[in-house]
Amino acid sequence: TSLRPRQERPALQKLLELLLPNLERKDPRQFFAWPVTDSIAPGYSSIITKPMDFSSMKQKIEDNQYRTLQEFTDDFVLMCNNAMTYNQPDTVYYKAAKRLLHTGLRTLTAEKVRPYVPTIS
Ligand SMILES: CC(=O)c1cc(-c2ccccc2)c2ncccn12
Repeated sequence: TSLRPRQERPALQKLLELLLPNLERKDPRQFFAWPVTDSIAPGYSSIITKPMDFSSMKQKIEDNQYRTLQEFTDDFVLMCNNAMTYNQPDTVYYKAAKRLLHTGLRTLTAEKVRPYVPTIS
């Protein structure tokens, strides 16, 4: 139930708190820093059903909402795919998302990070 305190996952949480800034540095123009609003992107909320951005990911880390590295990675991929869904391929946002997705996944799947992915028990 929601009343049950979230199980603490310190090791994973520490790792995610290290990984997030690493990913944010790959977005120097901060296109992905905050939720996309309908005012800057007309019709966004009716096109993108599951919005995601770095500030929301940071909040989810603090709230212990990621049980595994894969769940964190899924939100990162969702964020990039949203931008490649809403924006046309010839836009700065689409191009930034495509590059961010590629370089970010390389970080998230690096050998030294892999031990934090729980093996199927
Ligand atoms: C991520 C994304 O789709 C996005 C970020 C932005 C954005 C623009 C300026 C400052 C911060 C984010 C944006 N503007 C128009 C259309 C889409 N976007």
